Amino acid sequence: MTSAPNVRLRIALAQVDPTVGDIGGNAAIVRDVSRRAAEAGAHLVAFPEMMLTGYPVEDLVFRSSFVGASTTGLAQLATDLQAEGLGDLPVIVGYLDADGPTRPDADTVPGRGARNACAVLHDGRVVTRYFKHHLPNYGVFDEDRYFVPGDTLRVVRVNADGGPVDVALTICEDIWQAGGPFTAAGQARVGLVVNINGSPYELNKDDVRLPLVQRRAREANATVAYLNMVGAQDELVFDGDSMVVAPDGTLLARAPQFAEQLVVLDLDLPTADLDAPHGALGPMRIARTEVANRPAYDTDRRRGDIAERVTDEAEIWQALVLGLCDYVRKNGFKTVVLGLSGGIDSAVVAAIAVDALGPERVYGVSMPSGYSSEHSRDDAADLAKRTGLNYLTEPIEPMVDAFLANMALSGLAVENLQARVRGIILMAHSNQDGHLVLTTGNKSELAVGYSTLYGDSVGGFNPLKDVPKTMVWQLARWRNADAARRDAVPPIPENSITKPPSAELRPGQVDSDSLPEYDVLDAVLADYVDGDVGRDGLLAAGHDAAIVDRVLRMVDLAEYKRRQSAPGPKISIKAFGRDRRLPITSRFREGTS
Ligand SMILES: Nc1ncnc2c1ncn2[C@@H]1O[C@H](COP(=O)(O)OP(=O)(O)OC[C@H]2O[C@@H]([n+]3cccc(C(=O)O)c3)[C@H](O)[C@@H]2O)[C@@H](O)[C@H]1O
Ligand SMILES: Nc1ncnc2c1ncn2[C@@H]1O[C@H](COP(=O)(O)OP(=O)(O)OP(=O)(O)O)[C@@H](O)[C@H]1O
Ligand SMILES: NC(=O)CC[C@H](N)C(=O)O
Repeated sequence: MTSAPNVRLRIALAQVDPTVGDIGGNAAIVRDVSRRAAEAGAHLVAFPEMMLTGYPVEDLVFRSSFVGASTTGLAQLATDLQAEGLGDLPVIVGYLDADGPTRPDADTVPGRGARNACAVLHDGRVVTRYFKHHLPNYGVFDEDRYFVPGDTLRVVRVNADGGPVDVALTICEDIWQAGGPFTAAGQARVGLVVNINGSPYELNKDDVRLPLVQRRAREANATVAYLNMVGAQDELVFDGDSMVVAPDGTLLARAPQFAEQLVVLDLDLPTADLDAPHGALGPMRIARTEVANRPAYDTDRRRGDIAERVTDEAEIWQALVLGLCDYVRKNGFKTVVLGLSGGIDSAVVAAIAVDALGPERVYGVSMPSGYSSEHSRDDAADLAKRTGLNYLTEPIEPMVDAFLANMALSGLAVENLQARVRGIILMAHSNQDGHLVLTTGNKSELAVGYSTLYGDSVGGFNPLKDVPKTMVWQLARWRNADAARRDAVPPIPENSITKPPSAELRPGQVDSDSLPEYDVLDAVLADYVDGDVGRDGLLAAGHDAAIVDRVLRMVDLAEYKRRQSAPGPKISIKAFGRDRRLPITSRFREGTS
């Protein structure tokens, strides 16, 4: 049993945005935010999973040069913190470590290899290292490919106001599974478990996190400080949502999603039990370290802020904005360019880009053909006016005609030629002026292959890649209503929201010529793609058999297009890409075997 609370610990949780591979820049963030934590009187500051290297680092783990840069960077960080007068503040920081060969083809040593690690830096040195115990190996995670699990819980005895308190270290997936580190933390009778995360966003994951942290707090009979990174890395968006939960499940503080924040909170914790066990016990060995640290503080910070939850649309919008913003920034682009058709997809991508970068950094190109309706040109121009983005017009007819004068093309080849000429124009602007080309295809189109390869699918990043078409409309309506609430100009022309979707590649073409209505299509896709439900299950769920057969065939045959597609932010439980890995060459057809 834990004793009565009689120690007060001021904890600082740094919800920050590291960049993969930027060890110097990430260390600078740690130094800067540690200073702020020290100035706020913290006894302890924590940084996210793999803070020093960024997360996930993928196959960089296999390079000893990269592992060396991480471990050297960690030692340097400890020295620098000390030199900057911050040596007495214990700093918990995630990094990449190795105690054996990291390449799978090297002579492996059982139980040794690369480690997803966290260290406590104090007095200019690394005082203890914890190796993540539970390694996630599903969805977007491949940690069994890279890391060897740790088997020892590290407990740090920290001097707080009123006496010492025991703090256990854990990393991300450690909190998602019962048993292991949290059970060991309970047996070690710690007062606080710190859990540092690189937990990617998906819709409604925040609703799962709070009860999860509450369960583990009860399991460990300890306060739990859950810290997640914020920012984006390729397809992943980290939403923050850091929180502190008391042993009885009471939520003490919660940071907002999608924003950097330093959470500083006073915790009433039990004094360290000087007879608490160590050594081999329960699921993990328990090893203890002690640090003497900073003096007390004066103000009272026992009441933490609890950030309000937002609507699904607001949450997704922020994820897409952050996903694009960080991709652009971290890859060194200043500007983006996209084709504006007057349709809903390009309008929503443009509005996301303007929110992420500001209108002066967004270039929209109208590329009318002989089939482009007057309203699509007007709607594109209206969007440009509403958002203030840079607007260009490049009629494609002369270029298409030049092809047709030199090649005998007809039917689909001519339709796709128009989309490809547009792709060439966008890439030409990209090459000329250094813009990143944004692709506009939504998840429904990607699912069924409704796009032209090397045409409208051209581009380096696709904000809507994981957004079904029905959600694209919902987002447009939400974004306009949100603007209206703030007395701002709604960015998306009403006409782009209400008109029937059309590729305008031949006279009178509408998407419903080739596809089921989007609400019907999206319902099948949610079950087939996101849910991995087979044909029988889809029929049992009430989907129409003819539509199921048509959709499944389209989805299966479009794998080759998806494999060549640009990355885009994951917002669902299963995004195309590493979340859903299927063979291109496959003769398996649902319902025929
Ligand atoms: N397994 C495989 N592995 C590698 N490549 C494969 C392949 N199967 C076909 N291919 C290649 O792919 C080519 C066919 O793909 P592609 O050239 O793209 O052409 P395709 O998919 O046949 O046609 C494009 C479709 O997308 C529609 N579209 C286009 C543009 C915009 C929109 C919109 O509303 O957003 C819709 C358009 O109306 C049409 O229905 C074949 O010629 C073949 O070379
Ligand atoms: N006339 C055009 N001018 C500029 N870009 C275009 C034009 N037509 C198509 N595009 C580009 O190609 C993408 C695919 O557009 P298309 O109209 O074929 O279908 P869509 O999926 O309904 O997209 P949207 O809703 O943006 O129209 C557009 O989002 C846009 O980026
Ligand atoms: N980095 C991790 O261990 C993340 C895994 C965890 N299940 C999450 O998504 O939050």
